[in-house]
Amino acid sequence: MLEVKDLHVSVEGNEILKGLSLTINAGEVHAIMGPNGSGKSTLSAVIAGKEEYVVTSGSITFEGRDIFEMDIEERARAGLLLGFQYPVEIPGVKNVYLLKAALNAKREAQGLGEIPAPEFMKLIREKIAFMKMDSSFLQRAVNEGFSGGEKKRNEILQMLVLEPKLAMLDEIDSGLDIDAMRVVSKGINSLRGEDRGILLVTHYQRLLDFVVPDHVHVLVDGRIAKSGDADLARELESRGYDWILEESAA
Ligand SMILES: Nc1ncnc2c1ncn2[C@@H]1O[C@H](COP(=O)(O)OP(=O)(O)OP(=O)(O)O)[C@@H](O)[C@H]1O
Repeated sequence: MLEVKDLHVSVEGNEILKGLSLTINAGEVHAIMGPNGSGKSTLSAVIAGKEEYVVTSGSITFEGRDIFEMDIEERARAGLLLGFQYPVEIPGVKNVYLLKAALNAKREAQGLGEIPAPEFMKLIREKIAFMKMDSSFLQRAVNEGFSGGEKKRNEILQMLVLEPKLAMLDEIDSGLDIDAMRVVSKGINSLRGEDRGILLVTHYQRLLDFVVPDHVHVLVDGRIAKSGDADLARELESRGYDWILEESAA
C-alpha cells in the first residue's frame, strides 16, 4: 500500500530524514516510536503533503502511485489521511459542516453523489455515540474551545466518517485520560481492517496495549534504527532508547 524508499527530507536547510525506508501493507498497523526530534512527525507530514518540507531524494508510492506527483488534496482523495498533532481550530466553521464537506469531497472523487442529509445524520449520530461524544460537538466550531481530549476524539471521529485507506495518527494518545484512551483506542481498532493501513506515531507503550501494532519501528536521527513487533515497544518502555542509540552507532 505505502512504500517509502531511502527518503531524505530537509527543513530550512537541515536534513531531518536521512534515508528512511518503510513498507506498510494493507491490513497492518505500524507504530513509529523514537526520541524527540528524530523525525517522526516529519515523516507523516511529508506523506500527507505538508509543504514546508523539501524532499531531496528517495521515493514514496501509495498504491503504486508516486505521491510527489499528487498535491495535498489529491493525496487525501486517494485515501491518505493525517490527523493533526495539535488539531487546528477553524473559528466559525461548524464541525458537522466540515465533516460533511470532507465526506462529500471523498465521494465525489469516487464518482458518488453527495450523501443525502438523513443518511449523513444517521452515520454521524452512530459514530458520535461510538466515540462517546456529545452531539452538541457537531454544532460547535471545529475544535474551538475543545479540550485536548475532545480534540483527539474528534480526530478519530473524522477518521471513522472518512474511512481513509491509510490513517496516520500523530501522538493521538497525548493528554488523554484513561477513559478517553480506551474510547480512542476502540475507535482506532474499529478502523483496523484488511483494506486499511494505520500509522501511529506515539511516545508511549500504553496506547499499544490497547491497539496492538503488527510492526514497531524506532526512528533515530532520521532513519529507522530498529524494527520489531509489539514486544519491541514493551522493551523500549523498560529500557529506554540508549541501547538502540548504542547499537546504531556501532
Ligand atoms: N517546520 C520546521 N521548521 C524547522 N525545523 C523543523 C520543522 N519541522 C521539524 N523541524 C525539525 O526537525 C526535527 C524533527 O522534528 P519532528 O517533529 O519530525 O520530530 P519528532 O520525532 O516528531 O519529535 P517529537 O517526539 O518531539 O514530537 C526537529 O529538530 C525539528 O525542530
